[in-house]
Amino acid sequence: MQFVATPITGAVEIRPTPNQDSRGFFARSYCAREFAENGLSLPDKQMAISHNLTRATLRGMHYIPETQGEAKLVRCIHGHVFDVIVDMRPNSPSFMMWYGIELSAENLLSLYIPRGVAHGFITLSDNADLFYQFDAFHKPGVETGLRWDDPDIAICWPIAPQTISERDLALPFLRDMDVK
Ligand SMILES: Cc1cn([C@H]2C[C@H](O)[C@@H](COP(=O)(O)OP(=O)(O)O[C@H]3O[C@H](C)C(=O)[C@H](O)[C@H]3O)O2)c(=O)[nH]c1=O
Repeated sequence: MQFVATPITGAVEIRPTPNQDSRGFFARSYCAREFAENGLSLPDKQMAISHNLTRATLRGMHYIPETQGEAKLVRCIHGHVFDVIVDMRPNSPSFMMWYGIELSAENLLSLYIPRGVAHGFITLSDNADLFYQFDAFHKPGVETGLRWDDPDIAICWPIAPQTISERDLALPFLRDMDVK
């Protein structure tokens, strides 16, 4: 696996090395030892699947404040998504910066998202599934978020969303938040 830094401090793109043969390929997708060697918190407490029925479904932007947060490793295991992170850590050099990456079952890429960084995605195919690994147990009611279309972040989404939850539509704009 290759660990490639992103513009968001501590967020890392992981590129597996497929072992190809006439049957297809075998690729290691996670290794606690290699993650520890690269200074990443081990996302081994909980795992989850996000199944999204239609193209242009947007989830996010969600995060937990860094002091109570969770680091996560996300990958697309079916279909194709545009995955986005936003640094919500006031003391981070990349505070308020966003970064987007295409994740797909084909490109095998995963994105390590450190604590205090917001996450969201828009699906680029029907039946797009994301697989999550978390370094902390889910704590109901702790998670917050910001609007996907926050003008102060100005995420360049590749397509317009068609499906967004009421909860996500009700998320605040950064200017109305007390980020500390
Ligand atoms: C996140 C989470 C949720 N749940 C339960 C809580 C709800 O009853 C149900 C759906 O949760 P929610 O509507 O928050 O799911 P998403 O809108 O996909 O939220 C996720 O999508 C964004 C993009 C993320 O990166 C986060 O992991 C997470 O916020 O699953 C759990 O049981 N465990 C969990 O870890």
